[in-house]
Amino acid sequence: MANRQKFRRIGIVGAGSMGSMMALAFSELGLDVSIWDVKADNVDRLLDNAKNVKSLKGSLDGFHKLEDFIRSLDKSPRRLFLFSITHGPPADSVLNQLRDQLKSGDIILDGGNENYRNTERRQNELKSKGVAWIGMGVSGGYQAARHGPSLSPGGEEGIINDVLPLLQKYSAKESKTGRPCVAYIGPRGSGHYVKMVHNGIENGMLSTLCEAWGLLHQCLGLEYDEIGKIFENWNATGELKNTYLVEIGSQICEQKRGPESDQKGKGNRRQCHMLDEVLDKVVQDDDDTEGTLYWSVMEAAERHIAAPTIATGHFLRVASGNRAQRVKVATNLRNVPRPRQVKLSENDKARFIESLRLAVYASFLCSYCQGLELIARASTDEDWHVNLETCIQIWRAGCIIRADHIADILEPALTNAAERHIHVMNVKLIDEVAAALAHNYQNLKEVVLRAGEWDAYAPSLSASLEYVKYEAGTSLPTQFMEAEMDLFGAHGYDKPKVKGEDPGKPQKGAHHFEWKPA
Ligand SMILES: NC(=O)C1=CN([C@@H]2O[C@H](COP(=O)(O)OP(=O)(O)OC[C@H]3O[C@@H](n4cnc5c(N)ncnc54)[C@H](OP(=O)(O)O)[C@@H]3O)[C@@H](O)[C@H]2O)C=CC1
Ligand SMILES: O=C(CO)[C@H](O)[C@H](O)COP(=O)(O)O
Repeated sequence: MANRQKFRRIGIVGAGSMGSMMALAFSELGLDVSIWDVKADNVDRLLDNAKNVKSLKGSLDGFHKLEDFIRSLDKSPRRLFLFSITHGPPADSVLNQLRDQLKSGDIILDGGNENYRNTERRQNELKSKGVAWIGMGVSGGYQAARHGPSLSPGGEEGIINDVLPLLQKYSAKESKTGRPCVAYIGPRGSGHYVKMVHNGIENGMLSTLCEAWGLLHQCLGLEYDEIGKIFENWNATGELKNTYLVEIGSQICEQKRGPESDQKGKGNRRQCHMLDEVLDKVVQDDDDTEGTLYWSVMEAAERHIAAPTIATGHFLRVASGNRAQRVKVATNLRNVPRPRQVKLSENDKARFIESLRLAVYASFLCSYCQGLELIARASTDEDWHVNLETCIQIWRAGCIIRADHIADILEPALTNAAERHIHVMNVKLIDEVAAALAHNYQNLKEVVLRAGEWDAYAPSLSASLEYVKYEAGTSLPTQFMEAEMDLFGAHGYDKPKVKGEDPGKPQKGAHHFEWKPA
């Protein structure tokens, strides 16, 4: 792998959390690294921190001036940049500062969480200059950026193949096979699209797991350390084995406040859990620092993909973000019950916790189904030819949605379908997926019923239950909705058991009835 590597130096644009970690990682891999940021302090902080890192192999050169940064890359036969800037206008403004200094042959890997339409616009703008812009999803947060993330590069295939050996070295590796968690995803904005959907799936899972945590803590009254042990067990074996969010969930539950917790060395109340320091407020959607989840929900709506686990998770986050307003509303809604603690026998408790484990698994799988179906739809619409099995393969390690059991079901089934030239658009048509959802329906139902009874928060869990239920339905109550819409809007309807209408195409019905003459 190392022999095929063409690049000796990489130029990183942006020394934020991600850019800084990537700089250290690439230097550790033996590359010389140049790094520049609009804010000199960011570069200086990184160089300061780097003094304590003994494992660096390549040089790490920080620059305050853009021209010096660019010059440092001039000796490379082909200049390689890695962009790590906040998406949208900030990334455009930084690119505009660079633009005049770019030249034919330059390659820019955009490791930000960018909207795929912006990626495609930049690809088109830079093409006439001979500059290749690769929209590359980087997953796993700053932790993985340091030690090996999951990567989804999309753009010109030939260019991506040129950088692939380097990316393979950098990326996470699947633990059993050692396979790198990076592959060419497809043309144009497909790489950033896949990362966007990854974050959508991530949020369906995050929401599901925080709801499970709430049930265990607020309703069963379990201590954080006990929940930590439960998550540890869930992560050790079975349907949730080696699931990243469960794994870090266990660590979070058990983490005590340490001297470093207030970043001043004073927070030495060891008996106190870190989790008690964290408010219930997720603000990424409000302050627009990240757009991937919101775009996933928009894309699902626009491309007609039912994605309720992901969408309800998003709305929970939105409601959580504006805490100031929420606490006012909560005063007005004070008669609405809050989650209440219940007393269960040890047997009932153990039985419920086992149902919860399987309900969480089913809801994670729902999130995966919804995300993969969105990718399949977009790939067909945009003519990207994204392989779903490649997505599963690159999500095997290094990323936030890593979930061994789900990958073990999906990867062989998707590979098998691909070998038989079956284009999977609906993941629930895979027998193993359908069996897992059907098998765990009762667990989802029990958990959602209990959550209702105990007034616990369960938006994603209940959305997943409804999703499985209505996706399995052949007599939905939308029969009545269709009639109402025909009455008030002459929207038309199709008839049961009529050829060409039942099941027919998703298009306006062939009939209208004058229910009430206008
Ligand atoms: N954190 C994570 O878990 C992940 C983040 N990403 C993506 O990676 C990219 C970097 O994120 P991260 O490192 O976490 O964020 P940081 O906020 O730490 O870094 C953002 C970088 O963008 C620069 N920037 C922001 N606004 C402007 C602006 N208006 N003009 C010029 N520069 C600007 C920042 O400089 P300054 O300090 O001067 O504002 C900084 O260099 C983002 O696109 C993010 O979506 C991708 C995967 C995971
Ligand atoms: O990309 C990520 C992980 O994969 C980042 O953690 C990102 O900040 C997640 O943000 P959001 O949930 O708002 O999309």
